[in-house]
Amino acid sequence: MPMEKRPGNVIPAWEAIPVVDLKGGNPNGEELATVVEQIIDAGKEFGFLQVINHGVPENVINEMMRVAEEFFDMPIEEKLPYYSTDLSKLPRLHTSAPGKEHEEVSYWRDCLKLACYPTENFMHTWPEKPRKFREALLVYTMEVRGVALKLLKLICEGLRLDEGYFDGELSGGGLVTSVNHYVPCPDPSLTLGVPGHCDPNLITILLQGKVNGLQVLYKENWIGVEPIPGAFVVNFGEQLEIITNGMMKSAEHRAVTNKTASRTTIASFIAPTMDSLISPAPALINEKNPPLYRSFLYKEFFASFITNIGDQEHVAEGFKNKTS
Ligand SMILES: O=C(O)CCC(=O)C(=O)O
Ligand SMILES: [Fe+2]
Repeated sequence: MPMEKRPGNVIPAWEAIPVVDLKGGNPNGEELATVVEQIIDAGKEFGFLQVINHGVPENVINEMMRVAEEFFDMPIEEKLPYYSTDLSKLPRLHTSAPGKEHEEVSYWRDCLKLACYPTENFMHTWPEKPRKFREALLVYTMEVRGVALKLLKLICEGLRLDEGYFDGELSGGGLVTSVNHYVPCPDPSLTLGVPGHCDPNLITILLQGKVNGLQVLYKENWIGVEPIPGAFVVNFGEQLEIITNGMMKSAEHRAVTNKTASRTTIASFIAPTMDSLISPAPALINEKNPPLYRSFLYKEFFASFITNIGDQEHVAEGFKNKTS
């Protein structure tokens, strides 16, 4: 890796990223107002938060993590049929970042990417081994999607957007899940698991497991996101930043490696449909707040993300209005 992109001495996780208690997933009354405020504050400041007490049963989370780890523990012959460099193919097992052949460097990651929603359209494509993989992913997908939609509603409440603003096309582009696997690395200072990027989609729900590795760029410092058992890490994608006209941040993040433990993470990406028209929400625009971004189709943005491999820090910059 070029010197300036190497992580150098990897800093330990610390507890700066807000942890929001979702009160079982259905906060009410005063509790609701507090939860909404905490989510909005986290979105403005960090673009990242963790949620606990989110209502997803512990066994659903543990079972998903168990089958994910078992998948990567299987002998190579079992995994090879999924390996492909064709970006349009899902499920797809790949190493490094998508489009590895365009990269100058390889990253320390294996990734199984799956199309997950609507589940009835994709379930038959999911790995049959390990046993129970499909069963676990089916339940997990439904639960995680529920959490994401709930969070989007809470964001609408906080920003005074119509409750269903993100329903339909804006969150209806399916749900893609990356099961990331990082094996121990002899020298974590020299490489990255995932290079710095902003997620291009609307909102991401990440199950981090027990091992450190996720870092968020905050005021020019990389801060670690402490693994909390059973919590989800939530981060806002670039479409959410654009639709909220910059109010909710989409933060750059990356994954570092470590010497001793393998790390498995499960990232669920909620995205708009490819033909969705994206633009700052009219309700958030006024004389003092002119639209920072131009309107575009999501597929236009996504194409730009894919062709910027290795330089995906903030693809949204290219969609800003020139005058702003
Ligand atoms: O594995 C992680 O901690 C982060 C993965 C990530 O950022 C991604 O898959 O977009
Ligand atoms: Fe990411």
